[in-house]
Amino acid sequence: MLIVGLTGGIASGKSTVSKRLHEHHSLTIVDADKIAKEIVEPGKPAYNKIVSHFQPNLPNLVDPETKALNRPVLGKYVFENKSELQVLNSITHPAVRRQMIWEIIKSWFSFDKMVILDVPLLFEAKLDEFCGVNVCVICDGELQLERLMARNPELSAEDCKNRIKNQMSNEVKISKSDVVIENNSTREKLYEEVDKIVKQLMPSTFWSYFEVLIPPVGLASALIVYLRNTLFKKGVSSTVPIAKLQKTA
Ligand SMILES: CC(C)(COP(=O)(O)OP(=O)(O)OC[C@H]1O[C@@H](n2cnc3c(N)ncnc32)[C@H](O)[C@@H]1O)[C@@H](O)C(=O)NCCC(=O)NCCS
Ligand SMILES: Nc1ncnc2c1ncn2[C@@H]1O[C@H](COP(=O)(O)OP(=O)(O)OP(=O)(O)O)[C@@H](O)[C@H]1O
Repeated sequence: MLIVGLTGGIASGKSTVSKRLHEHHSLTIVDADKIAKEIVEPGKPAYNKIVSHFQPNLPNLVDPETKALNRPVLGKYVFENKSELQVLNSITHPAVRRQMIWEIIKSWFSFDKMVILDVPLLFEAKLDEFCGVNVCVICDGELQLERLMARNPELSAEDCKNRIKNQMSNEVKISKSDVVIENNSTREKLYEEVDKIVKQLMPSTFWSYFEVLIPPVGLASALIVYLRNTLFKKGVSSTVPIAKLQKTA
């Protein structure tokens, strides 16, 4: 099974790509934003830690009736305070990572040929280490801000800029990615690019069954990917964006 890490800055188009991959190519999507919401539901360990750390500074952090976190309040606060964002990450990321690994295992036993990890913080949370291929969606800064403001009208322009500012730059993401998708044009153009990439990356059905039915083969192939990523790829700009791959092919 090929594990594909899908990342990109806020509002770059990851969910739009994921939707295409799920609806048109029937691929399983493991959505980190969705998991990150589930692990902070009232009563969960991460919820309790967040409330005890942040409530002293944010009296309206919790909805008095539902007890759910007030996400806009927490979001505004952490994206204005880098150290507090790091605290939130240190509480949420281990739980997100555990749940994602569990979802990958489930997908493996379902004989999936390819699974997509849709993770905004793929490199920061070190989830790229499990991925055979890392794909980054990028778009120009102005377009990113425009799309973010249109999608989240509840956020001010300053809030949007704070969110973008607190993320890894496109340059670094590109340097760590195997494939780069530029999303500066229409959705149709984006879908064309996505379809092309799926065609290039899709492993054979035979190989996927082989890996599950002969577990040592599957484990060896997962280990090779992990070792390659941790020993040889970390922080090194040695990967080739797909645009370059296509030119040299
Ligand atoms: C800060 C929170 C409360 C804001 O919630 P909100 O509902 O407004 O946003 P949502 O969760 O839908 O995220 C929207 C986008 O914000 C960006 N974002 C979210 N968390 C982070 C973060 N820790 N660092 C940088 N960008 C982030 C991503 O691009 C994400 O797609 C929430 O994002 C959160 O709990 N973040 C910490 C967990 C996390 O890192 N999630 C990302 C997946 S690993
Ligand atoms: N090519 C495109 N043309 C026009 N609008 C687009 C295009 N791609 C994405 N959008 C729109 O831009 C917004 C952001 O896209 P999307 O939600 O896919 O980004 P994202 O990377 O998943 O964001 P987040 O990190 O917040 O989850 C959405 O409203 C989406 O419909």
